[in-house]
Amino acid sequence: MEVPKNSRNIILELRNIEKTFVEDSRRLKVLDGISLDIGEEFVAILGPSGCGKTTLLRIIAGLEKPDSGEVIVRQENARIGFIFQSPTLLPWMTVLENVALPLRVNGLSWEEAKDRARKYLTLVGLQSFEDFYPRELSGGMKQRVNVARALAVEPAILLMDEPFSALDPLTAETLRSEVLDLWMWGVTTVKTIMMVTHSVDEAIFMADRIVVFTPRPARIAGIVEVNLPRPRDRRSPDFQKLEDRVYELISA
Ligand SMILES: Nc1ncnc2c1ncn2[C@@H]1O[C@H](COP(=O)(O)OP(=O)(O)OP(=O)(O)O)[C@@H](O)[C@H]1O
Repeated sequence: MEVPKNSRNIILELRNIEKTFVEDSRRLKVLDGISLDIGEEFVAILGPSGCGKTTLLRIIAGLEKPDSGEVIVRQENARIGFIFQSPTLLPWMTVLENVALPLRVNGLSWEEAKDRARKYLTLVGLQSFEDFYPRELSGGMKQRVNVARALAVEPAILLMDEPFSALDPLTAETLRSEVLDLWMWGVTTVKTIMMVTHSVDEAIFMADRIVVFTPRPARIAGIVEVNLPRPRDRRSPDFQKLEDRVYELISA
């Protein structure tokens, strides 16, 4: 099954984003003119450690300001969801309350927020864990709660910052497929996913396009289209050819 990908229906535009951090009079240029049009698609951002990938996601989410350039969300009232690398759940709240809290902050009543939270906990298979506390959950389950919490905001754009890298390999692989399935089945509001990753394999397994960044300050070294049907077979010659292309870009 393939998602009806529409990369021409632009949802998000990045226009010449620049960012320099200044600390103790030292200047660290991190993003050096990032421009990209993003449609209804899954985009992976791949680049060396410390090049500025997280900073770009934070700028898109409005958590950080660029020095110059613009983030333009082309769809009216489009919300943005964010999944961080490690689960950031509040330990004194139950699973249900953790997912409901951002909805409450967005103006829903507790009852409405909890109903919505239940819906998304069911989508990630955690319907029977709503009264559990984070400490009672495995790492994979906590990250599922994080996924539910981001989806429950009903975003059009989902940003994910190395969402699987803190998980054991089997759990990570299961969650990768689950997130892809939820997106492809169209059971969520998400149209566009942007994921930061260190993993060439993960990028090719999941994304429609892979944007490779240079070492800091990040510029776009190249963009690789992944036109392989899903679920993708890592052992196929086409998968391996793409791996070679991406590695060439990384080491260019
Ligand atoms: N608020 C900040 N103040 C000062 N320096 C910062 C700040 N945030 C990030 N940096 C620095 O900017 C650089 C880029 O950081 P960023 O987290 O965006 O990189 P990254 O590509 O996501 O790295 P990694 O792959 O290791 O997670 C790093 O050297 C980091 O230390």
